[in-house]
Parts: sequence; structure tokens; C-alpha cells
Amino acid sequence: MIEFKDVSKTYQAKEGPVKAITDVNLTIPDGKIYGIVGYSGAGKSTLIRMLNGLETPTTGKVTVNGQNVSELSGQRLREERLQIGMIFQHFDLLWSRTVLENVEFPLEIAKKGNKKERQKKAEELVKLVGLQGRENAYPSELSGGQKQRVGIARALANDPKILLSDEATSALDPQTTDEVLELLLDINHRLGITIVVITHEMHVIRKICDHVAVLDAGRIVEEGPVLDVFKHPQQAITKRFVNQETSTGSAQDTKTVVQQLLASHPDGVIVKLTFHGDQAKLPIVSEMLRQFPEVDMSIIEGNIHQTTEGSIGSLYIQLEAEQGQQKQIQGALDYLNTMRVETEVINSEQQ
Ligand SMILES: Nc1ncnc2c1ncn2[C@@H]1O[C@H](COP(=O)(O)OP(=O)(O)OP(=O)(O)O)[C@@H](O)[C@H]1O
Repeated sequence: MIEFKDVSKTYQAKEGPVKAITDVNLTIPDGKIYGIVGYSGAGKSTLIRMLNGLETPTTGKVTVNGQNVSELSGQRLREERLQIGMIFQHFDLLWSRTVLENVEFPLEIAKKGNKKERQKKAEELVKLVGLQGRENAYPSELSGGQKQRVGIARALANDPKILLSDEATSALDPQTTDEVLELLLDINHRLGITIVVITHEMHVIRKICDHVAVLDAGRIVEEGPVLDVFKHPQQAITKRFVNQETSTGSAQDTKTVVQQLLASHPDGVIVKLTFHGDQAKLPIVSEMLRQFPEVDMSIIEGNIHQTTEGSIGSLYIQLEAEQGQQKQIQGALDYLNTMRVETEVINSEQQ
């Protein structure tokens, strides 16, 4: 388990003190994939560098598996660091070494086994990350995704209990990002390793994390299971992160379509529906239309995303009914609410 207890960190810069982290309390249980999301300068790197003793808290305590990291030094700190693997945005590979030799490197540093044993271990890891056949390639001959796979294999060489991922997919294109994220998920499932993911992309959080903490100007402003945070973001900054993800078209596109629809169908009611978990798989909307046949529906925009805990989706619809049948629209909305679909009337002539 990883624990941050009342942790603050102030750097002494030339221009004066810089408060990078303020009063952070965080518990990361074993075996979970825990995301820390924040914009540039929020303090993400500082936070994870305190986990392996690369930074020490100014006040408070960081414990990893019951051990206060700042109390460690010398050999004990080196041993503790072997329990923590790390992957980086720019891979940080050794360019003059082959794939296999890069993966062997941390084993050499830790003086583990003989050459043959190290090679065997590295071969297993290269296979685990899906790079068999490329053992003798040099980093310059690999794609970005393949380089990050080498980075992951190297980070796992000393069988760490924790893997820290610092913006590990930020330099990759969307498809390669997803492939690397799938690999991290697979490694978490297969090895039971705890993964701490630092990112500025909510997509990364949604794809693989169980839990998320939102870091803003050095403080954790929101924290919880990923699905809960996506469903009910509390803080403005969290809403911004969630909106990065849950809107397929741009907000402006949706607004334009809504305005056009209202101009052409002035009786319309525009509603945003939010579905989560199993609701997204149920035929709730078709059942609503069966129960309220007087109501016509047009779809404006919709999207659905998968999280590790289930799906979350939003659908913008327009509901219309003949004169005298307006009550049916309210009935339809009430029906959706009883099915625990969140409804938000975003524009209507009746309002
Ligand atoms: N060694 C240092 N000396 C002085 N200030 C620092 C130092 N390292 C970081 N900072 C400052 O601390 C704050 C947090 O930086 P940090 O790198 O942890 O943020 P971040 O969220 O990881 O941002 P980025 O993604 O841009 O690296 C920033 O204001 C940064 O300028």
C-alpha cells in the first residue's frame, strides 16, 4: 500500500520558495491502477518522485508498504527502489544497446544472477510485452509504441511491486496509446502489480484506472472511483477533464445543432441523457418510445465510452409531441428518471 499523509513539498528556487504540493492525503491500495490527473505544473511529477525517494516531502510522510521512504538512505533506499519500476514519456532507453540489452540493464545494476540468467529473464519480459523477434533491434529501429514496450519490460526487470507511469503515452498517437494502455492493464491483471499513472489525459484514466485523484495547483481537489468521478464530477476542473472525454463532437457543434433544431421545431425539448454501467446496454430509450407513442425523438449527438468498471455514455435528444400531448414528454422524462437515467433539459420552449 502507498500512503501520502499530510504531504507538502516546497522547492527553494532562486526566485524564492515554490509550493509544489500542499496537504496531500492519498491511499493507494495494492494491485490497483491509480490515476493522478492534472494540468502541466500541477505537481504530478513531484508527487510520484516522492514515492521512490527522488524528492523528499518538506512536511508529512510518504510510506510504501509500511516503510517511510524519507527515512531510507544508502543500500536500503536502493533496495526499496528496486520494488518500484518507472516508465517515462520519452522512454529513456539506452540507444547503443539492443532491446534485450536494455531490459538486462537494471538486472546488471542490481547485480542479479549471471549473464545467462539475466538474458533468460530479459527474453521472458520481451515476450511479455509482445516484442519477441525484436530482441536484437536497436531503439532507433523501433516505433514509439515498441520503444515504450521496451521501457515497460525494463521497468519490470527486477519484479517490482509498483510501476510508476509518468505521462508514458503522451508522446504516442491515439491508437498506439490504446495498445500500450491495454498492455499495462494486462500486466496489472497478470502480475497483480500496483500501477500509479500520472497523466493530463482523462482518456488514459478512463481506459485503465480504477481510481482517480485530480491534482490542481498542488492540491488533490477530487478523488474517487473512476466511474463515480465521470458520473458526478464535483469541481470545475474535474468537469473540464471529464468533458475532454465525454463529448465526441465539439461543444460548439452540439450548440449549433441544438439552435437549428429549436428554430425548425420550436416545440421541441432538448434533453441530455447520461447513462452509466449496465444501463447503457439496456433498451431504455426504445422502451420509452413504446410507452409514449405520441412522443417523437430525434438524436442530436451521442457517445459511449468504456471504463474498467463499466460504460458511460451521453445522448442529446430532441423530444416533440403534437399540440395537446405535451404532458407525454414529461411522462417520457419521468420514465427515464425511474430507469435511473440522468436527464437534463438543456433547452425548451416551455422554459
Ligand atoms: N526542482 C525544482 N525547483 C523549483 N521548482 C520546481 C522544481 N521542480 C518542480 N518545480 C515547480 O513545482 C511545480 C510542480 O511541478 P511538477 O513538475 O511536479 O508538475 P507537473 O504536474 O509534473 O507538471 P509537468 O507535467 O509540466 O511536468 C511547478 O510550479 C514547477 O515549476
